Amino acid sequence: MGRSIPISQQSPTTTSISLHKTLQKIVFDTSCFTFFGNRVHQICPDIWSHWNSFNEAAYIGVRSNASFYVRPWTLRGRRLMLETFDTWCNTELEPWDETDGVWNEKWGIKLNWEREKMARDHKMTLRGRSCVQVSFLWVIITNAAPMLTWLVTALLTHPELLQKFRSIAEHYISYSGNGSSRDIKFDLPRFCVEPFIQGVWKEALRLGVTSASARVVTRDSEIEGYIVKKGSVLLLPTRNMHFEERVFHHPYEFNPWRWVLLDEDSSSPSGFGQVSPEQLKRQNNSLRPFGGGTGICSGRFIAEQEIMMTAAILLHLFDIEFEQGQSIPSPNLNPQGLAAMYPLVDPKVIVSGRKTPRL
Ligand code: HEM
Repeated sequence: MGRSIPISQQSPTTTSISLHKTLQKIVFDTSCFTFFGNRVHQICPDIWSHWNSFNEAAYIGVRSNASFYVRPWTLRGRRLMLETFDTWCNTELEPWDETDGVWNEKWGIKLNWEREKMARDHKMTLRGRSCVQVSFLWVIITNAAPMLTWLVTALLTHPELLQKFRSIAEHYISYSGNGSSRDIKFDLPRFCVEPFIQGVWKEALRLGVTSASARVVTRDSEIEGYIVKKGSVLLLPTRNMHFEERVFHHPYEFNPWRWVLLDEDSSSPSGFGQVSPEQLKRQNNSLRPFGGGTGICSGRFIAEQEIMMTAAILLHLFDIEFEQGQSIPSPNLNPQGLAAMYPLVDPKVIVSGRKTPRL
């Protein structure tokens, strides 16, 4: 995350793109590089299209494999994706060079090298190991990408919040080099802890997550007057909690200020959305986008870093506008989503290089 990102000179051209599909691809490519190093794209430059055709069928085929067989191109996508990871796994696993820190080009993050080592020590098959690695990638893309789409959409539809978001981001962005070798650097940890930015993140999660964590009851119990039998499955009503009017005033509004303590940010519009410590505590207790307990999402910090960095850099470098007549995503219950909401329709947006950033 402390690495610098090469940027090309801004082009004045304007491009029309599908918002969600494009953000999904950005998250996919950056995740591949961050978590698996350079090799995935070297082995298979077209990995995104294979993953994409697999992913689109995965929701239909979640209870059976039928959709992979009636749509041969998805079966092919799945096969090529798994073969890529077979090749990625099937390579010499030399000891981790400590001078590499937590990342190197061959394995990506050290966690993946450690997982590969453990799987080999436990005699897991090659295909078993590639499935483990792909599933890690899948869980990243499935939730982080739609959450990024939702967060960007929420900012694009609230110009005054977008302006504030951009002005905070600019404080943490710097440039080095010049000409074609210019790099952009971003102090992500300090950006993320800004009270308003935390508000944007929590508000996007509150409105955009539709998951319901499932738990099996291990003994007969009584919960708030209800008898629950051993073996029953309980679902955490995340969405109901996130839209509970007694906790969140005007729950359908995207209002990052509701997460900012009264005197924490003097630049918030007066009387709008600032909270007392008691109210903040109630809200935090009712925010469960990542589940809870021992099964809580282990990727929640990665998700935050990846989403906030991508949103901040993109919105810093580009102006994005919805094309006329496009249906703008709003909190919905698209059954395709697993935890983070997918837009029901992927809107077209017009993207152009921003003139204002210090380039
Ligand atoms: C905004 C994005 C994300 C959301 C909303 C999300 C949400 C969730 C939820 C609701 C669960 C179930 C928790 C429970 O049952 O209590 C979960 C589990 C999990 N998530 Fe995420 N997730 C996100 C991103 C990620 C990322 C980026 C990764 C990996 C890098 C990840 C890895 C996992 C794993 C491994 C589990 C299973 C944890 C376990 O059972 O021990 N998630 N996630």
